[in-house]
Amino acid sequence: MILMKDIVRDGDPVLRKVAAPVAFPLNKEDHQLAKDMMGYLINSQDPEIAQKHQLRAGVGLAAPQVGRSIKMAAVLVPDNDGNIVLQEILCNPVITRESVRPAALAEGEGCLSVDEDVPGYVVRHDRITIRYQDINGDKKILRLKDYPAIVCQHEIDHLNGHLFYDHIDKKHPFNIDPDAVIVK
Ligand SMILES: CNC(=O)c1cccc(C)c1Nc1nc(N2CCN(c3ccccc3Cl)CC2)nc(N2CSC[C@H]2C(=O)NC)n1
Ligand code: NI
Repeated sequence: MILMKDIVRDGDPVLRKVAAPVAFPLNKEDHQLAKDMMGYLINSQDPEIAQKHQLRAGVGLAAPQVGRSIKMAAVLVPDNDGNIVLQEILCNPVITRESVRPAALAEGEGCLSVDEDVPGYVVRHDRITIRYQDINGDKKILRLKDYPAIVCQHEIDHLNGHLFYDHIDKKHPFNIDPDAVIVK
């Protein structure tokens, strides 16, 4: 079971590396890691388990955040009614299309690897197309918008050594294109 003590924090160089592609079939270690990362998200979204183990809630977790510099991330995204709208292990994900139209979470972004709040709009693309391989190595395409799109951009950033606050305008953190979608 992954706990907060297993999560690497900002300042560790592994978070700034470009992670290595994963090879298929996944070896036993990486297959188990994928399961454990999804398990963390499931546990962190359960109030009782999260409280018991002091887990910070998350909808995404990338392998570099647990010290493994490989291109693998887990996403578990519920809608505002708590229904799961996206549950996937993204291996070797590539964003192949991105909208000109920007989007940002109204409340800013948090990250399990960044302990302090960094206020401001994290400017991303409202719509993206992702090519990736699932845990079995099958090639998939995802077309996403709004919250799930923002989450996947956040996690794919981790695989390329970027952190959310890299996208905040330092001088004017709450400036954003008037055309942007502000995601509640
Ligand atoms: C500084 N202001 C803020 O953080 C912030 C502040 C308010 C609102 C939002 C929306 C904010 N922003 C933000 N909130 C989240 N959660 C909302 C709560 N939720 C959750 C919590 C409990 C049970 C189940 C669940 Cl589902 C877990 C996810 N997650 C992310 N991110 C950025 S993309 C990757 C994703 C991530 O998993 N981060 C750890 N950002
Ligand atoms: Ni993060």
